[in-house]
Amino acid sequence: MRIGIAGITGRVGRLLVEEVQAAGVALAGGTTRTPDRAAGLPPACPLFDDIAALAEVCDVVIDFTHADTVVANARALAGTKAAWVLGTTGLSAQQNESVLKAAEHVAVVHAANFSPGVTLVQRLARMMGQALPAQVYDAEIVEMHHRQKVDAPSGTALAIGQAVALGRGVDLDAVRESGRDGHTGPRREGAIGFAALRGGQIVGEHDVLFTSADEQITLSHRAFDRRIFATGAVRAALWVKGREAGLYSMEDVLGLPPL
Ligand SMILES: NC(=O)C1=CN([C@@H]2O[C@H](COP(=O)(O)OP(=O)(O)OC[C@H]3O[C@@H](n4cnc5c(N)ncnc54)[C@H](OP(=O)(O)O)[C@@H]3O)[C@@H](O)[C@H]2O)C=CC1
Ligand SMILES: O=C(O)C1=N[C@H](C(=O)O)C[C@H](O)C1
Repeated sequence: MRIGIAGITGRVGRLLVEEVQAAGVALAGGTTRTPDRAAGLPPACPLFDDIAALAEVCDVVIDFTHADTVVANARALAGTKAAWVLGTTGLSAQQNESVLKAAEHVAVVHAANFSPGVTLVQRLARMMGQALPAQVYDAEIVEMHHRQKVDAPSGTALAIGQAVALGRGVDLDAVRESGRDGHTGPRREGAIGFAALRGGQIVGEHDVLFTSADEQITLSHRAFDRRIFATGAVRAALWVKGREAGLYSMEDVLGLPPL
């Protein structure tokens, strides 16, 4: 088993190096556009500027980079035998489409959040979306992250929103309200609201609130250490090796029964 890391110099990339080694798996190398940022990586770790070249020497590529890489990475990996564990967030509709296309050719595990806890929160959010009528319970999602984060709302917040929308049987894009400001008018019935906060070194905080006139139910998740994403992604990589082409989720990796 050989794992490669796209974005190996990044915050998550560097933790992935440690977690791949801790799992006793061969680290095949990583991609970087800036090899001078490679200080601190294992001395023998091969570096590539091209994900296709990395994929040639891997069974699985774990990719935590930037949304701008996704279309090119999807095309490159579709032409190889390596599976793709994709954690990058902030994807446009077209970038998401390219992930689906790649999954016709290779196995892809795509998750906005590789922590087991968030995977369960998503499932609970879907169940609550189904059980709590939208006419009575207002759903709002609040997230907070470190000041370096470049996309908002977080991929996790959007995935939780998707789960609520799925539970309610609605299209998230049709009911989404993000970043309210100014004379917004009253809250639209059935809206799913998002608020994104940024500051300091917060690893990742997500709350989903269902509020009626009479009660409030809140699901909360706090990531205390970014390592939780790296251990989850390595777990996904070990799980996906040798699987047939298709799009898989962290629910599949954890073996949760279908809802
Ligand atoms: N799914 C999950 O569980 C999680 C997902 N994430 C997501 O993973 C991604 C990476 O997060 P994080 O490690 O914190 O980010 P960093 O910015 O620390 O790392 C990203 C790395 O990607 C590389 N890169 C390649 N192409 C680009 C580009 N076009 N623009 C910017 N960087 C590029 C950079 O390396 P170089 O300069 O060497 O090329 C950079 O070091 C984000 O989308 C984030 O939201 C984060 C945590 C958990
Ligand atoms: O950029 C981050 O840091 C994180 N990104 C992911 C997201 O957008 O949901 C996951 C996690 O919350 C950390």
